[in-house]
Amino acid sequence: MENVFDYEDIQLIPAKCVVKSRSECDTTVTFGGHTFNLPVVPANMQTIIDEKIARHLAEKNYFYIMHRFEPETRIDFIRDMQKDGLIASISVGVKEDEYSFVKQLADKQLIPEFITIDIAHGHSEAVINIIRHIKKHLPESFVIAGNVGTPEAVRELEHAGADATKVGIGPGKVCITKMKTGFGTGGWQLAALKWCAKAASKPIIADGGIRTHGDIAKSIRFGASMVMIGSLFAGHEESPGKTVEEDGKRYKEYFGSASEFQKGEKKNVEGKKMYVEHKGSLNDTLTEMRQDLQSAISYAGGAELQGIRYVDYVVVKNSIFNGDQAY
Ligand SMILES: NC(=O)C1=CN([C@@H]2O[C@H](COP(=O)(O)OP(=O)(O)OC[C@H]3O[C@@H](n4cnc5c(N)ncnc54)[C@H](OP(=O)(O)O)[C@@H]3O)[C@@H](O)[C@H]2O)C=CC1
Ligand SMILES: Nc1nc2c(ncn2[C@@H]2O[C@H](COP(=O)(O)O)[C@@H](O)[C@H]2O)c(=O)[nH]1
Repeated sequence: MENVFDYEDIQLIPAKCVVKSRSECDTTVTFGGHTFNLPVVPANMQTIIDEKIARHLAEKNYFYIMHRFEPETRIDFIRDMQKDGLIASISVGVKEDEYSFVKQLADKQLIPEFITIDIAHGHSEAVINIIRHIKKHLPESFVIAGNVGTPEAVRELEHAGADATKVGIGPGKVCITKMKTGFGTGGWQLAALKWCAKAASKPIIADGGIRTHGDIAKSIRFGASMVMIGSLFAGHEESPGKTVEEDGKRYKEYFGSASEFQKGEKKNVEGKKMYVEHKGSLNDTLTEMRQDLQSAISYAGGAELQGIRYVDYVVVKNSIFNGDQAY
């Protein structure tokens, strides 16, 4: 594959502004038949989202995906959200229990608007089988499948029935897959996104490696419909991770879904724990993200998100580890 690059290697090239004010620029996106305020979704990880945040996001018209690490709460969660007229967006794995869970939802006629299959290595028969199972029993749910890093995988999962695919193997801030296995899109996530988007006939979610708000615009430029973000959402007052204080400064805990802290054992560990600086409220970050994206749209010479898709870009440098360290 030629032209390998990552977020920090790319600069988008400005085009003539067509708006009088950035506030005219529309950051909304339609995804899975619903229109959301931003093309951004907090990662479905236990230190990023909980039921309270999910409800808050849904009420404010942001997309969310609840994590799958408290499986016994999912039925009540779907019921409660839908009772209040909010979308239900949950995650599942691929193990045997999930087959009966999906069947149970169908029997109860509880149909989540979105179901995300949340697996490290999404290009697998296990994911293809569960996509088919969900589509058979809950055909109205919008199925997001992942994670993958190649065009072949995107095509296969789409062919199996996925309504969207999630791209990113190992670019995450608390990810150590690249160090532990030698595999992944870490260091070239943006190029992998471009490569996958070319093959996709359905929406793509870019997942992992977003370090600045400008990276959201870059993801849109290279084919993402939605951008999943962990670390930038880990440090809020509302974030579920523990708050710790050191030398008078506050930090929030952020750990990987494949870390020892999540798994409760040291088996196939591909994630680590870190502490991120406490940074105030979630609403402030969402507002800043919207303003920065509005500004990006204006630099793109557009008034809508799609304007970013067509801008020129330059590759300014190349770096492998995106500033991350294993421990
Ligand atoms: N986006 C990313 O880069 C990554 C994300 N993660 C996150 O970590 C969490 C745990 O993921 P995961 O371990 O897949 O979930 P699960 O523990 O639910 O395992 C998935 C299933 O796939 C099997 N499997 C076979 N090969 C692999 C492989 N290379 N990696 C993982 N499973 C494999 C596992 O069997 P067995 O356990 O016996 O091998 C298991 O049956 C998820 O939330 C995922 O998003 C983890 C790593 C990378
Ligand atoms: N390799 C691993 N990847 C993980 C793990 N837990 C989550 N993730 C992925 O990271 C992104 C978030 O990335 P960020 O750069 O925005 O912080 C998340 O959505 C998952 O795809 C893990 O333990 N190992």
